[in-house]
Amino acid sequence: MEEQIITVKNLTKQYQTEQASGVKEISFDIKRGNIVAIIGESGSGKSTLLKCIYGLLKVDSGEVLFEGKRILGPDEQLIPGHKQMKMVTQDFSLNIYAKVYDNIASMLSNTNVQSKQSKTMDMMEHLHIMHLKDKKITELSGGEQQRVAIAKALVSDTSVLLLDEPFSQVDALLKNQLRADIKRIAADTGVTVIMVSHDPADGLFLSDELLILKDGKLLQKGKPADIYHHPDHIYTAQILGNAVVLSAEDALKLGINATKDNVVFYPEWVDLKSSWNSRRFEVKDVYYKGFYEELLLERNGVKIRAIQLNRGEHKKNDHVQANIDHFLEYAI
Ligand SMILES: Nc1ncnc2c1ncn2[C@@H]1O[C@H](COP(=O)(O)OP(=O)(O)OP(=O)(O)O)[C@@H](O)[C@H]1O
Repeated sequence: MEEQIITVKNLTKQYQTEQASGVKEISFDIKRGNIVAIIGESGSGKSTLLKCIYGLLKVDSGEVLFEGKRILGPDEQLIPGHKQMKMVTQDFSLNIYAKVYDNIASMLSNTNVQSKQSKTMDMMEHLHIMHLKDKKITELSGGEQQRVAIAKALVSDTSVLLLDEPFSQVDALLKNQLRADIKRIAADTGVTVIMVSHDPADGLFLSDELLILKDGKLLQKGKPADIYHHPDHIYTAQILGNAVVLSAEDALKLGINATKDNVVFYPEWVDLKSSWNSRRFEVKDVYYKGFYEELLLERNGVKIRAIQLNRGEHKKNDHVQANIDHFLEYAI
């Protein structure tokens, strides 16, 4: 079987608005069985891209291929969308008056009742929702509804699962569980998952490949760890790791001799030591982050952030030595 399941070629979809919006000249491939996360801030074009992949939007130029065949737009077929793909949106699109079992089974034809029943039960087993079988959708929590929506999307031989902001409705604890579920389901079923999120943690945790979108353009695509450690753009470092960005002038005030316009580093790259020498920073503030603290440090009027794993080791108004031996440089 071909390795690439989806190919996006020079895709442009602009809306008729005063400001440029939508997506512009985007190209990439998606490998069969991969989990791909499209990350970007609000308005960066994530949903537009997902809808174009599914065939819900008429593209201006370029094309999207599914197994080498062009995906038809909404003007080219009676029911928009693609038979082998399913999209789970934030509202889940469930029949709220029907039972969980019936919601999922409704995706299968009645020609073979026994197969319909066993496929539905298998999928419920997979998603750990068997105990909810006879409950109505209105009786379920947001996270439970989400599982039912995913089961419904996957039950009918789906090759590609499209998820639009899949974790927006759930609390932090459930979010971790659902992320792990999606990873397990993808591994078990071999389904290709394309998800859109504004939370970079979703992509870093879940995906085989990460796509960073900004103002409708694809900035970078690659494995999460590669992108995190070698971001092509300052924006990528900022969105993925809340990176510190300094002008070369400010960097020099900290003793960093930069050859380009900007110096960028992640707070965890800053090495802290108790200080008595002249390269010392003052701790201006300490932010509690659970198992670690983030310190706001200042030296010669320049502020940076650093991670402190030993909580309480350096306190507000303390002086510390902060070594920034590893950093990235970018021209404007
Ligand atoms: N139907 C539409 N008509 C006009 N402009 C639109 C339409 N849909 C989206 N846009 C604009 O296109 C840009 C990209 O929107 P899109 O919904 O794809 O972004 P997004 O990254 O998914 O954002 P969010 O995270 O807020 O959902 C935005 O500026 C948005 O206002």
